[in-house]
Amino acid sequence: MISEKTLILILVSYLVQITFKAMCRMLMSLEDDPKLQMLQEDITHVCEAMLAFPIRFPWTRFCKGLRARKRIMSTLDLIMTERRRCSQGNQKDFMQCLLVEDEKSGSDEAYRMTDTEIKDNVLTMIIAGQDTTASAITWMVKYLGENQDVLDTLRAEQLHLAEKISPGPSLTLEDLAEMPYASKVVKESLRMASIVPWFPRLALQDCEIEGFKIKKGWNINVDVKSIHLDPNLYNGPNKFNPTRFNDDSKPYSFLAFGMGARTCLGMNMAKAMMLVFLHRLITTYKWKVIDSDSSIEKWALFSRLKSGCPVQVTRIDNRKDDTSAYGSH
Ligand code: HEM
Repeated sequence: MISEKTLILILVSYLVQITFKAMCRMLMSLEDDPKLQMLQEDITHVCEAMLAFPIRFPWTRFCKGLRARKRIMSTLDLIMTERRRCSQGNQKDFMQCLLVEDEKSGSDEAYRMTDTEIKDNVLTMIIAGQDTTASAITWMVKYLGENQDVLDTLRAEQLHLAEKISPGPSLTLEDLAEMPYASKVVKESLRMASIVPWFPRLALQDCEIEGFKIKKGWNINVDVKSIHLDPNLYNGPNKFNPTRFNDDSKPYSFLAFGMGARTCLGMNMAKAMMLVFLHRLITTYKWKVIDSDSSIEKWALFSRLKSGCPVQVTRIDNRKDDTSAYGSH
């Protein structure tokens, strides 16, 4: 029987909302704002348009995406105008940093970002960060549900930490640094899931890599998924084993956030979101993954579970008195 404290939810949909809120807060200090709901709906349209054929009839996904993008840009315009009008310099967020940098660069046009560039950057961040992080957390919860031994070790670490840290709504960066095992769980989940399974590149000049001759102008895909599951790089690559990261990884063997000049800009934020989520989930809820299907959605930008990962979640009232209740089952 399901008690009134128990919820069944499609984890990925719920997580997209959480990550979207976190991103808007970090980027623009937008919280409890009526603009948020419309913004999220429009961003979904933009993401859908990115996968659509570019056919410009008003009813196509592509055109809906273009219209949604215009509305998003108007909303961002409004926010920026409001900030400039009230000279709201007190926010310490991403948008404010871009606006301040822009003013600092003074009249030197070469260093100034146009308003369009600032808005593009904010939108890029949301699109790049929201679905990727939501998918990564979903996979992590699924792997934990399938690996009770890992979950037990993780739970012990997180309960120990919960007793040490001061009670309150927020975890500090110092708290996150006290999660060595959880950090490996995060890393192992990212390795197994390969959220961005390949990166497209264009060869700018003739070159040779490990004996393979590559011509200028060729399109090359870096096959991240195969690298992450290569038995020469990872022992028993299909086993979810966070302790494999006790040792340093071989160079270029962990590419969850890319590598080199185009390394993910939101890497630290993504890791922080994953750790905070883990801590809250483990110390406040018990849960069970209802559908163990591992099929991947074909029509998606990132590696995402087709089922969305339905879970049954029950809130635990008193974490100190009821440690037996924790866990995924
Ligand atoms: C678990 C979550 C995430 C994963 C797995 C991920 C993965 C990646 C990967 C693999 C790349 C490089 C793609 C390439 O080389 O072609 C990338 C780039 C990027 N990511 Fe992330 N990302 C995540 C979260 C985020 C977040 C939260 C943000 C924003 C706050 C973000 C912003 C970006 C941006 C702006 C780029 C482009 C960097 C550039 O081209 O210079 N990502 N991400």
